[in-house]
Amino acid sequence: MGILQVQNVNKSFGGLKALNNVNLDIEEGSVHAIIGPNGAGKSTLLNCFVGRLRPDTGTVKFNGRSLLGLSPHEINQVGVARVFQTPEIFSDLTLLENVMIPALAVRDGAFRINGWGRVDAQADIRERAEAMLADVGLADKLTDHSGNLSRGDKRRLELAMCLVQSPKLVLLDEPTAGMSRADTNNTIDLLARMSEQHGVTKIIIEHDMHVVFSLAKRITVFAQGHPIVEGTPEQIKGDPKVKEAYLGGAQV
Ligand SMILES: Nc1ncnc2c1ncn2[C@@H]1O[C@H](COP(=O)(O)OP(=O)(O)OP(=O)(O)O)[C@@H](O)[C@H]1O
Repeated sequence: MGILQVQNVNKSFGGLKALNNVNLDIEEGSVHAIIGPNGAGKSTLLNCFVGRLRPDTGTVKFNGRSLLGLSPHEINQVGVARVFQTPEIFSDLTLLENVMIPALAVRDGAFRINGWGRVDAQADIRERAEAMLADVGLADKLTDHSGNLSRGDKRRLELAMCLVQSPKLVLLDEPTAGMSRADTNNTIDLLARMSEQHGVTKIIIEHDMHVVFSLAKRITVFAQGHPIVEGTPEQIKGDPKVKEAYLGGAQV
């Protein structure tokens, strides 16, 4: 049984069927990419995992427990974290403060944004945040304001904010969108290292096939709201259905 099990999920927006009978089983510890042309339903599916959308029918289970009906915060608390396309960081705060907030939230079970006096007194949390920032290569920028970071460094910061919560499953929505090739390659290295060190299960939605084939051990291809093929990168590369789904779109 996989860490995440999706069964018979359907989701419509008015007359548009964004997800059409989706079944997925994500193996624990794996890096699983979900790819497909624009509008295939990838983000809608991710939003069903994190409580932003509720499927019309079907089930989503994490470690055997249904995620449906839980709030995004509750889903976060059970060990599912998401890294967004546009990094969601507090631009006015330092890098260290940005990482201390989720670390504190996980420990105390609440988002104590008002408790700065208290936050500052948390030596253990501070140490953990410093170590995580060092892990993602930002040790020399602890007290910089995060609003001034490059896009690649913002992504690193967001990964540190995510990993400091010790999630069991990380959902990455186009983690390299808008990045230069150099930043993309750095992010690939970082994510690969994270998998080795932390063993976290990852689901990656990505259009950049260089990123997909560098990281994923398993790939599911979506078209028109439905998974049409699943397999290893080699199987996916040679599958005629995948080429057909992408006709006129990205090259696989
Ligand atoms: N909130 C919404 N209201 C109405 N339609 C929506 C909504 N969200 C998504 N859709 C539609 O559902 C379909 C699937 O969209 P979705 O964003 O999940 O695709 P995607 O595979 O993530 O695409 P992309 O790769 O371009 O991000 C699209 O036709 C989209 O226009």
